[in-house]
Amino acid sequence: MRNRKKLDISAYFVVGPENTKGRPVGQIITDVVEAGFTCLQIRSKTASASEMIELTREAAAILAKFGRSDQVTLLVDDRLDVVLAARKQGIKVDGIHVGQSDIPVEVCREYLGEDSIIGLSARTHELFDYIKTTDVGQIDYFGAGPLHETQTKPDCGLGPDGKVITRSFSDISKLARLSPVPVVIGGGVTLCDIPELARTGVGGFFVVSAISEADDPKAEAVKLIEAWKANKPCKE
Ligand SMILES: Cc1ncc(COP(=O)(O)OP(=O)(O)O)c(N)n1
Ligand SMILES: Cc1nc(C(=O)O)sc1CCOP(=O)(O)O
Ligand SMILES: [Mg+2]
Repeated sequence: MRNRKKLDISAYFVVGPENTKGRPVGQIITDVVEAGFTCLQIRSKTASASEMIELTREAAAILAKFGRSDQVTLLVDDRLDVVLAARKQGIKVDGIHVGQSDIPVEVCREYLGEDSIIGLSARTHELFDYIKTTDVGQIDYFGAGPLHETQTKPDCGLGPDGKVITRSFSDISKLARLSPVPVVIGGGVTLCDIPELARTGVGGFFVVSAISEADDPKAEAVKLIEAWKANKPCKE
């Protein structure tokens, strides 16, 4: 399994069948792998466990075909059962991403083992408290957001008054500075956000729709990576 020290969350693609406008998930995963994305997460709120296992199998096979299994981290969102079942079937899946109301990270760690990757998410302001009060030794990275309101996850950042609270670049910089583990930022992220996000010092960005809904997902994936590396203003 993955050496936890090798984790690269700089360009992180999250996807499920509900995000691709009816196009095959495998084709879009192929596009992002060819473009050079470093992390993949299979996330679906509609797929069954067996569909999730098949998607994970397909993603792992694509990574193997391109010789990227040891460089690109493959994770599953929420579903510890899916990760365990996939591994039992010999699929190389590196770990899991969970949120505050999902299976606790300690349980994930116990079942997945020391070398697995475990990501944890929370709203950015909650992470400030979390960092102060919790032993983050079980976690490999934090996923935080949303940078912008997003239709992909309309409930994210929802405050008690029903309004979405988004995160400023200055909050994100502070989080990057204080967090003992790398931070990846998502939620409505598009090409134009990348240069400023790169300047905050976070470990990377995560996207769904910027790629999964693009007319040309591969071209979009390439542009996102180039922008992250170049730190230049965007030209859309
Ligand atoms: C990299 C990354 N960051 C945050 C999330 C959101 O996780 P969660 O809050 O558990 O919400 P769902 O994705 O489960 O709806 C994520 N999936 N990935
Ligand atoms: C899965 C997820 N988590 C978020 C968070 O802020 O925790 S935002 C998000 C969805 C991101 O999709 P898109 O790139 O299409 O906006
Ligand atoms: Mg979750």
